[in-house]
Amino acid sequence: MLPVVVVHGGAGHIPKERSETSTTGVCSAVRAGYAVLQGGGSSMDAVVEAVTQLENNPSFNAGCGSVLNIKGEVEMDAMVMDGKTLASGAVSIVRNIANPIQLARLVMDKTSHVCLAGEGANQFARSMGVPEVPLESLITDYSRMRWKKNLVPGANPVECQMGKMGTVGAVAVDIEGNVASATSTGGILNKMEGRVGDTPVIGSGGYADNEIGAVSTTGHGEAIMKITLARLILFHMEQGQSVEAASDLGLAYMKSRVDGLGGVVTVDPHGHWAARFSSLQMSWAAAQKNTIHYGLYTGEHFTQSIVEPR
Ligand SMILES: NC(=O)C[C@H](N)C(=O)O
Repeated sequence: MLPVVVVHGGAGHIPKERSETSTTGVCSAVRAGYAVLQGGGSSMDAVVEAVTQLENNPSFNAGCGSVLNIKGEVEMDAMVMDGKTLASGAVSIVRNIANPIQLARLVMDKTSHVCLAGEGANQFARSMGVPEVPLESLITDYSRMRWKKNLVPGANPVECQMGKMGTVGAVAVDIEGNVASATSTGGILNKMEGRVGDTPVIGSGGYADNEIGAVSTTGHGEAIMKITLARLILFHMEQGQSVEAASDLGLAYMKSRVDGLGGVVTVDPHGHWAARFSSLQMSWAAAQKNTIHYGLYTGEHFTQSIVEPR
């Protein structure tokens, strides 16, 4: 059963013309994460590698391709968590960084803090020699078009946000049974400047504990935070629920209690995994026993051998 890595490319409604690139993107990210695990790498190394690939892919709302805030700028959130020690690192409202997930990992590895935000996070990046990139390099024509569309009077960015979310995340278990979680996002469309979503909040955007499992979430951040979705799912697993049932229970509670939609990828330390969502779609992929599993719509589950190129 071990190792295993599962990634998501965001819950929501993925426009038809982007469904192919989303699927290709999650499949290649999961391959990259799995290669790390097969090479004896840790689950932390694997989730950071998979999420880095997704951040670099303009089809997703993270890194390059992030949605824009109300001012037309990019402010990103990311977090990592290591199930062995419960060490975690996060950045919030960070600007001009190509790979916020790697900066979150540096917060975990190089500081005594869990989360750095805003200019402080950028200052830390500079002190670590992480290059700053021009804002324009993180903005795609698509994200600018969606930003403009939602500036018109009467537009409902939250509703539209359910149209395409695209946050990215990964969970993994390495051959030693260590679990890890990583999540990265540009947040929600036309958000207020300074808005902090669920992604950098431990227990909401993700969680990892070797004694239970690991979760990475996506969906409407305000709803996810209200019910601490990642930790809630792990609570259900502690109570004896399977990865799948616990994920569904967490998502159903978010829908009934705060009318929120979203999606998750979940693993337990034995290598059981689930990719579940209450939104219309979520692009996801998993790699285990030299097989890639992937899907986009509810109930969809395709497989291919790891040796077949996609
Ligand atoms: N696309 C997403 O999943 C959005 C993210 N959860 C946020 O609210 O910041």
